[in-house]
Amino acid sequence: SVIMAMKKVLTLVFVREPGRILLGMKKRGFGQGRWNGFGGKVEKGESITDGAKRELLEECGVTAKSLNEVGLINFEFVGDPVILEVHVFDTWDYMNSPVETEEMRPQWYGEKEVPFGEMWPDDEYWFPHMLNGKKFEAYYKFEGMDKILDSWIKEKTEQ
Ligand SMILES: Cc1cc(-c2ccco2)c2oc(N)nc2c1
Repeated sequence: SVIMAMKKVLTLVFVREPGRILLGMKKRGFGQGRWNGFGGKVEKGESITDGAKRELLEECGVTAKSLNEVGLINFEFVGDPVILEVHVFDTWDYMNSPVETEEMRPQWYGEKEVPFGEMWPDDEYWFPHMLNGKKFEAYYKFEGMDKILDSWIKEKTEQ
């Protein structure tokens, strides 16, 4: 019989200003020591968008009034049957300045100064699509936390 695919749904939110993007330094847990967007698991009974807004608020105190779908990324790790399905959003319409929490230290970066050397290795593949306002789907197969064995990326024309 076909083994049930195992998926874990996660979110990632990037707060935007013209020419700048907000990143957070992950202070513990999964992805610790890397700059990333804000996000995490979607709880049972919660929509993906509500989960994204909740994690953004919990991790840096910012309330998104609206979110734009930016992309959908599937991540696989060699030897791990669980596929991570990451829904990527950005927001230009939010309340409150970001504050540091136990999880994340927020910092604004110029779009041309994104610190890819201190981020997940997939980011330099798909950030240009996000920064150019193009929706995308992508897939990355990791071996450990630093090596990408396979990948693909495609732009989505609006439905
Ligand atoms: C394997 C992986 C996971 C995540 C992630 C965790 C929570 C939300 O996304 C990533 O985020 C980025 N930028 N690369 C990532 C790779």
